[in-house]
Amino acid sequence: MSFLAIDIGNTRLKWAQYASPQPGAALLAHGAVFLETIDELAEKEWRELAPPHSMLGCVVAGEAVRRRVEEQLELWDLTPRWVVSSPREAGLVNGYDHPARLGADRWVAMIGARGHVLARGPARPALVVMIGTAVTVDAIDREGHFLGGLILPGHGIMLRALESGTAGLRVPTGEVMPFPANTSDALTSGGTYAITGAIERMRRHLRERSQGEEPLVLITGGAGWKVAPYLDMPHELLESLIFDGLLNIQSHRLAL
Ligand SMILES: Nc1ncnc2c1ncn2[C@@H]1O[C@H](COP(=O)(O)OP(=O)(O)OP(=O)(O)O)[C@@H](O)[C@H]1O
Ligand SMILES: CC(C)(CO)[C@@H](O)C(=O)NCCC(=O)O
Ligand SMILES: [K+]
Repeated sequence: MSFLAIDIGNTRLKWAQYASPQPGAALLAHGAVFLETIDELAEKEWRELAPPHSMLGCVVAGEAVRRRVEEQLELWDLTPRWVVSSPREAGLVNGYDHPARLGADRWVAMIGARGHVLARGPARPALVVMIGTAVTVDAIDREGHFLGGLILPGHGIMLRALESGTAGLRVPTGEVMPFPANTSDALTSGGTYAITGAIERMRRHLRERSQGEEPLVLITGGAGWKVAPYLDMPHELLESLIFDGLLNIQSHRLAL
C-alpha cells in the first residue's frame, strides 16, 4: 500500500514514496524540483513510479501551485489530500491564536518532531527549526503543546533584501567568520548568525518555560546543513521531518 508524501515549499517541491503510510516505512523513491518545473512532474520524475495507493501533502506555496500539482497527480487514481493546520492532530495541540493560520509545513514538521521525541524516550520539550526559503523556530512543551514560534527571512531573502535596499552591497558568497573582515564574509556571517541567534533565543525561552529542562533541538529544511555547523548546542539534523510528520498523520488517520 505505497504512500506518496509531498512537501510544497516556497522554492521547491519535495516528494517521497514510502512502502506504507507508517512511521519508519521503507523509502522507495524520492526527489525535489523547483516550483518552475512542477508542470513536468507527470511526464518526467513520476513517469516511471509505481502508482501510489494514497497521498498526503502539505503546501505553503499557495492555491495556484497546489492546483497545478493536483493536475500532475491525475497521472494516478488518487484523491489528493492536503494537511490543514488544526487545533489538534496526531497527539499535538496547536497553541496558535488562529490554529488554521499556522503554516501547514510548520504543523507537519512539529508532528514529525513529536514522533521523534517520543521514540527517543521520556517526553521532553522540543525546538523545531526549518531552514528553507524562510526560517521558522517553533517550540513544543513536554506535553506536546505547540507554544508558538518565530518566522524570519531565510539566508537568500536576507541577501536579496540587502542588495535591493542598499547601493553598495552586491558581492559573492563569503565564509562564516567570527570577525568578518570583508563584505562577502560580513554578509554570509550576518545571515548565518541571525539564524543561529534566533534559535539560541527561542531555546532560552523554551528552557525557562520548562523549569530548566533542555529541549531536543531538531533542524530540517534544504539549508539546515549549512547552518547546523555554527549552532553552539546539541542538535540533530533530520532532513525528512516533514515527511515523517506526513507519515505520522496518515497512520493516525487510518487508525481512527
Ligand atoms: N549559507 C546559507 N545559509 C543558510 N541558508 C542559505 C544559505 N545559502 C542559501 N540559503 C537559503 O536556503 C534556502 C534553501 O533552499 P531550499 O530550496 O533547499 O530549501 P527548502 O527547504 O526546499 O525551501 P522551501 O521548502 O521553502 O522551498 C534558499 O532559499 C537559500 O536562500
Ligand atoms: C512561514 C512559512 C513561509 C515557512 O515556510 C510558512 O509556514 C507560512 O507561509 N506560514 C503561514 C503563516 C504562519 O505560519 O504564521
Ligand atoms: K519548507
